Amino acid sequence: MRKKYAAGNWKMNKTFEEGQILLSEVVNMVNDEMNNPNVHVILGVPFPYLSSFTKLVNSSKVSIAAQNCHPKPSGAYTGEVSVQMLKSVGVKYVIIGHSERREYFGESDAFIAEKVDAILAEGLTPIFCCGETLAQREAGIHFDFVCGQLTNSLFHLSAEALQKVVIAYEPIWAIGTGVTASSAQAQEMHKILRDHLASKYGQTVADEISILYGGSVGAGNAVELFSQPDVDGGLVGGASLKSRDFTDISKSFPA
Ligand SMILES: O=C(CO)COP(=O)(O)O
Repeated sequence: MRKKYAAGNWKMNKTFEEGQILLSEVVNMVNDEMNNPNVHVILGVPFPYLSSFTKLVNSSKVSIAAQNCHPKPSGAYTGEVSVQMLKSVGVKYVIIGHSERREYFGESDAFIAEKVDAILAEGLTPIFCCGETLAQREAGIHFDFVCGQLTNSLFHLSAEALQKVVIAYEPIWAIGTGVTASSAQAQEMHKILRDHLASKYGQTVADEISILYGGSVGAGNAVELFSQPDVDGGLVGGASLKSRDFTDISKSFPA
């Protein structure tokens, strides 16, 4: 059975103290209320909090993700953070290729591919984000565009390596807008992405890859989204900043 994920992405929000309170609320609620061992609960938090927060979640049902990394192990890259550094403070997951990094920091598919390799080389799990703009959807090129993002950043991997990657489909027009893709739109894209993976790696491998949906996921729409056969959970922005909402999202998977 494919692994299911409720992953939060705090982005650039919360002070350290606010984050500590939010994290401990989520840890307590998830520990008390969640009893589906196939659902992995993850929070992507700002870099300065990682070292402390990985200790806070120790032996809880919550894991900590970084929101970015640099592909090189060390060197003269002022302001950057390597995967080795993340691993050394107990991080297990790294979100990469988020549309905000692609747009504001000019990250290319090729650069993101390097990050995938660096993360896998250290034994961590990449959460690889992809997704189209509204203009691309309206022009009818969204399926080709998002499949192309997978081709460019993931298709150099062996089947064994690919199976360690989590994919997050996040249509840019749905991020932070309150406009969620309908469950039918999410399912349609996820199925196309899985078929695309199957075209290179075979159906058995493709069926093992978790594909999350992101873009205005909330406690009110998660049940319907997560009930779609190819939607294996969510990458949640705004609603992950509220402990009750994020815990409810984590509990929104079919039994
Ligand atoms: O970008 C996202 C998660 O990475 C989605 O953000 P929102 O849930 O706020 O739309």
